[in-house]
Amino acid sequence: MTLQESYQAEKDKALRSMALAAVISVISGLCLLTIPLYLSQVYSRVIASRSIETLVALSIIAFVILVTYGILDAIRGAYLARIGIRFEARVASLLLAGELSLPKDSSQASLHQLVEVRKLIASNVLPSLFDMPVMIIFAVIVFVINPTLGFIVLAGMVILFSTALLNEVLTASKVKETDDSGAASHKALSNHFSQQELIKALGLYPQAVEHWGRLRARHLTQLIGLLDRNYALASVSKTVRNLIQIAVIGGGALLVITEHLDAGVIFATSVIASRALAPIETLVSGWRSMKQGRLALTRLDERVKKFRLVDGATQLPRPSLGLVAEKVVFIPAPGAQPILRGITGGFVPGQAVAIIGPSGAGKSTFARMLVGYLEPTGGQVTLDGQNIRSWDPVTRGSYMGYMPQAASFFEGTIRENIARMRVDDAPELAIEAAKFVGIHEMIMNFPMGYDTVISDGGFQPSGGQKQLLGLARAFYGGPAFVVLDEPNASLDSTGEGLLFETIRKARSAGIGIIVVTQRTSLLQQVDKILVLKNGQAEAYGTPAEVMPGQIVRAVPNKVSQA
Ligand SMILES: Nc1ncnc2c1ncn2[C@@H]1O[C@H](COP(=O)(O)OP(=O)(O)OP(=O)(O)O)[C@@H](O)[C@H]1O
Repeated sequence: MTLQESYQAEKDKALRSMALAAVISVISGLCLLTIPLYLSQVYSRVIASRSIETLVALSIIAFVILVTYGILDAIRGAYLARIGIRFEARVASLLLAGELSLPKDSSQASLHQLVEVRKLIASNVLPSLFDMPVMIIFAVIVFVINPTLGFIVLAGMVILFSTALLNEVLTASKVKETDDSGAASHKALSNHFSQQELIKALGLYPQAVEHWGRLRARHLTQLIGLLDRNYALASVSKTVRNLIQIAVIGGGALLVITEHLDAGVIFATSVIASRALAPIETLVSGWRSMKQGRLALTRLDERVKKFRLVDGATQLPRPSLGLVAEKVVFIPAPGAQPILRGITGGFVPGQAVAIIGPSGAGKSTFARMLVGYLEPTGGQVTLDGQNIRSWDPVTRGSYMGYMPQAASFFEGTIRENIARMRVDDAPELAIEAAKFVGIHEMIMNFPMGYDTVISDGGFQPSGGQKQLLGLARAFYGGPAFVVLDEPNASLDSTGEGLLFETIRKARSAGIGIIVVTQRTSLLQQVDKILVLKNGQAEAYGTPAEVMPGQIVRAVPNKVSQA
């Protein structure tokens, strides 16, 4: 099942449940006819006949129906809240998985939008929408009682609907703008928190506050504009409803005088008219939240279309042929200069290839493309002949190892981190990976060994230790290919020795290694060298072919220019 199908299934389920809530709404709405009916009956029967028995009987019936209404209303509210919460709970994990499956531009925005959708489902706006059919029934009743009063109510409905439409016209673009500015301020805030080390060390509080404050102020200014309109229109609709009420009572009194209509019926009509108009009024005052919820749902739908994750995709066997880049081009944004300009290169199991070249040549970009983090703008990357985009990312990830330039860790134990957070895996696997890289002893010297928790403000491995732990994570589970981006940047000579030994063992274990490096020492450990310069492959071959007799002395950027 694709993620889109799972999302659609959850949406359908929520819609079906909401249909049931709408039915409850109609039934409970009809219960509200009790008050005007009671009023007219008391007025026309009880008072005229002075019958206490009739009054008691009518009161008991009214009591039972109104208690039923109260129960149904509570059930509807609780039910809608549950539909919203269940939708959020089920869709949130789909969204998080989907966002993380996207190359490059994953964002938390869709999770915020999901919250908006849930708020709409559980708000009082939907019930007022569900009350619309009852509203029409009430209006028809007024017409049947007296067409003149019916026309007054109809006129009121038209005016109130026009207010709702005016609200739509006045707020349509503003809601979107406000939503965008809110998302921008959220993004800035999470960026500041991720940069807190720098902010604290350099005392950049004023700059951080000012930057976020500017974005937040823009959002809040837009929000107040939106709220002003909404409140103004809500007041208009309230006033219109009150005036209609007066018109119905006044008109009714006139009819009693001129046409000798029953006064009880007239007062009952005024109550019915008021009930008939109430849902539109709630709708007008809740227009902004409804609009925001609808916009959030539209954005979620659009976002979900982009997700790639497939549940239960055919499990492809462990790759044994090769990882191949075919004329890959990467243009970071429309109109920007290409970072990669048509690179072709193949990597096979059991072979180590170094990628070298000057700073900014595109080495890391190429490495990110090989692991599927970046998507080529042109060309393709294939794993065993199949475009990596068509591989299920979870399966593909289990066959690949990757160590980015800055090794970072989840909040969790050393074992969990080495095990790629697959907490249910056998602990021996993490130990195996650590031993493969030669850092079992190092880990045993941590405060709690493999159970030492890495956390912000808690235990943090040193730069070199991070690279070695990242290396163990890259080799966890016996991957077919491992991509290492400058794995020795923070390593001392002992650490480098471990890295070289790991590469040697990996080659003999049939693992394909692709290693981006600036250090010539590593070039002695590889079978081939790919030299990148200005986004192009300048040379590709064995060390002897690419840089005959220079391996030990050569500096990568000089090599690539040679
Ligand atoms: N979004 C972007 N828009 C434009 N240029 C970008 C973008 N992201 C990265 N670049 C540029 O792409 C180029 C390649 O970056 P990359 O990190 O791949 O280089 P590198 O060869 O790994 O360099 P180093 O050895 O310094 O790590 C750099 O010049 C960088 O400034």
